Amino acid sequence: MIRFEQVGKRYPNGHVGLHELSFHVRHGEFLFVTGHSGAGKSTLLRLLLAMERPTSGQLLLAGQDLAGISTAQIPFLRRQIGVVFQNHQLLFDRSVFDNVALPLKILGLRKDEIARRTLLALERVSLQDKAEQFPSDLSTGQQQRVGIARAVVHQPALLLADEPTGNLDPRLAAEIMKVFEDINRLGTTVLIASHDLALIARMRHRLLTLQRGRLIADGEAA
Ligand SMILES: Nc1ncnc2c1ncn2[C@@H]1O[C@H](COP(=O)(O)OP(=O)(O)OP(=O)(O)O)[C@@H](O)[C@H]1O
Repeated sequence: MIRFEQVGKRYPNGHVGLHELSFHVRHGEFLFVTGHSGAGKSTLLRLLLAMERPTSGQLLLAGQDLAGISTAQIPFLRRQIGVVFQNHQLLFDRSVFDNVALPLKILGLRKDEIARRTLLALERVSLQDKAEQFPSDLSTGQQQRVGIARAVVHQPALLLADEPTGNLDPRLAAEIMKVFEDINRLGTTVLIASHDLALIARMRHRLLTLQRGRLIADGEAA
């Protein structure tokens, strides 16, 4: 589903975000990307979201060449992707239901279809009974689960997460990772950028390690 072939990213100011990065990800995989600050994790995620273009090499996502993608094609690409951020970026003046339903409203789905899919996404993160509450009524871990429900409500093939447990204590972080594993079991490919090596090691999934923009290891976390 993802193919990086010698992908390089040089920013206009000359900084190099990624050097000739090559790796493949199959449909349905669960993998982590780690590395010190500045190693290139966010650059990798931004390339997959077509927020940045590679400056060399070839990057394919579900067969689509992201170096050559036009601005008009980007919304179609994004429909295949869900994104979870460290600070979930929920709207605090809207209910949990409305937060999760938002991507479907933007897609213009019918009201009954929006309700059906939104409740399904909330069920997947075990928050179906919180639909009418507001994010401020929820714990930090529950808020992050709302962010995950919103990221998967349009049933993307790929779920990207950037430090999704950065603010959470180890117990909550482990709980959130279980939610990602549940979503992965239903067929979604999951790619998580994280610094939390202790947590990654406990989960025994594939781990890509970046160092100054280069891939220095690719294998099961030890
Ligand atoms: N917009 C930009 N303009 C110029 N250089 C950039 C830009 N974004 C990132 N870089 C450079 O690219 C390299 C990789 O940065 P990136 O943000 O991808 O690292 P990271 O691994 O996500 O770090 P962190 O964990 O701190 O978020 C760094 O040297 C950084 O300075």
